[in-house]
Amino acid sequence: MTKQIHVVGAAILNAQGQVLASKRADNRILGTLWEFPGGKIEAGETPQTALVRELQEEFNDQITVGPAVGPTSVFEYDFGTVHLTVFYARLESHHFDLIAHSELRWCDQAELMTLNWAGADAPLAQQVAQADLKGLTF
Ligand SMILES: Nc1nc2c([nH]c(=O)n2[C@H]2C[C@H](O)[C@@H](COP(=O)(O)OP(=O)(O)OP(=O)(O)O)O2)c(=O)[nH]1
Repeated sequence: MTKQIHVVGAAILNAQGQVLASKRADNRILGTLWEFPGGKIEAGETPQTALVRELQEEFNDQITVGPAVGPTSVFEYDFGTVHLTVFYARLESHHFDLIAHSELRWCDQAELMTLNWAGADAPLAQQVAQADLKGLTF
């Protein structure tokens, strides 16, 4: 059986209704593709607590976690099967240390669909692009 990898990501929104996309650093697996910042869920963590930890590790930032963007996306890569759940989130600080990424970009919803997303992310990016972001409360 292929390796099952459970991952959580953040669709971070700003006050202008833009969404933060992050480009994985070249030296990482899936390097140069765009993703939602986050990482693997560790033993004993909920997806939400994993997301808070990952954003602290990757950006040195605090977030508030909101609702899930949609159902978990399952995608088979050559290194394993990723189960990706993405939650809307807001930043409570703005350090943006670039530890695991080469670039960050605030995107309007239409711009999201122009990026070269990792396979598991593509359907979730589409859902964010089509969502009523102003109607979200958290
Ligand atoms: N963080 C993140 N990883 C994603 C996304 N989409 C996607 O397929 N992945 C894949 C890439 C990796 O195989 C895995 C997550 O690994 P990671 O390297 O980001 O997570 P991590 O920091 O916990 O892992 P590690 O490098 O410490 O081992 O999921 C996404 O939107 N965000």
